[in-house]
Amino acid sequence: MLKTNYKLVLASASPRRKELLGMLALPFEVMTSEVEETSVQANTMQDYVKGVALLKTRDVARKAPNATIIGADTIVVYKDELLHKPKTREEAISHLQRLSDNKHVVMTAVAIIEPNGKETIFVEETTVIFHHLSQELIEAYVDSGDPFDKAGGYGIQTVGTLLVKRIEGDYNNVVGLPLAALFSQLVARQIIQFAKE
Ligand SMILES: Cc1cn([C@H]2C[C@H](O)[C@@H](COP(=O)(O)OP(=O)(O)OP(=O)(O)O)O2)c(=O)[nH]c1=O
Repeated sequence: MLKTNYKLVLASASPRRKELLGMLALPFEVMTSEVEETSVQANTMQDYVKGVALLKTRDVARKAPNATIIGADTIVVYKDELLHKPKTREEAISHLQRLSDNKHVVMTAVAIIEPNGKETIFVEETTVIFHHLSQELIEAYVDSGDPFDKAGGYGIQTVGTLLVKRIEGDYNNVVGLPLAALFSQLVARQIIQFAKE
């Protein structure tokens, strides 16, 4: 249904992004970057997440010429605070206590670098509203181990879905890749085309 003229490379170690990009039914390779995400300085959350996505994607683009590279970064923003992937049990508990009975924003920046060096970058935002979470539920969820490799300390696609009352925006964006927005950018830039077969 879709075709591409250049090799596609996903610049991400995230199995969730791999699964989401796989839904386009196009062949692609996975290459990971080794950049230090904390080196990005920015005035807004949107610029920060764009900066990190670009850093990862440019790093892979240097190693993969003649390919179109897609990279992304996801952050969870509660009020003006960035809730990183929790490193400890205490940090995971504290993230979830903040998110309980409140709304927050999940931002994913996607960077596309074409073989001619042209860069496209955009940010998709989804608002997520959490149920009230009892301390008992928070601790049980944290002890399941689910929060630790995830921005904000939860996964909407796993048992963490029980924490979510509703969302406004693209679900896939929360999981780590706004597939519909990415698809329309790839079509607009003629990186992918519809094929008859
Ligand atoms: C909020 C939320 C985040 N996440 C994940 C998506 C991202 O993988 C992760 C945020 O970390 P990222 O740094 O964006 O991505 P990553 O380290 O997993 O992979 P890479 O840098 O190689 O691309 O949190 C979920 O899986 N579910 C959720 O509901």
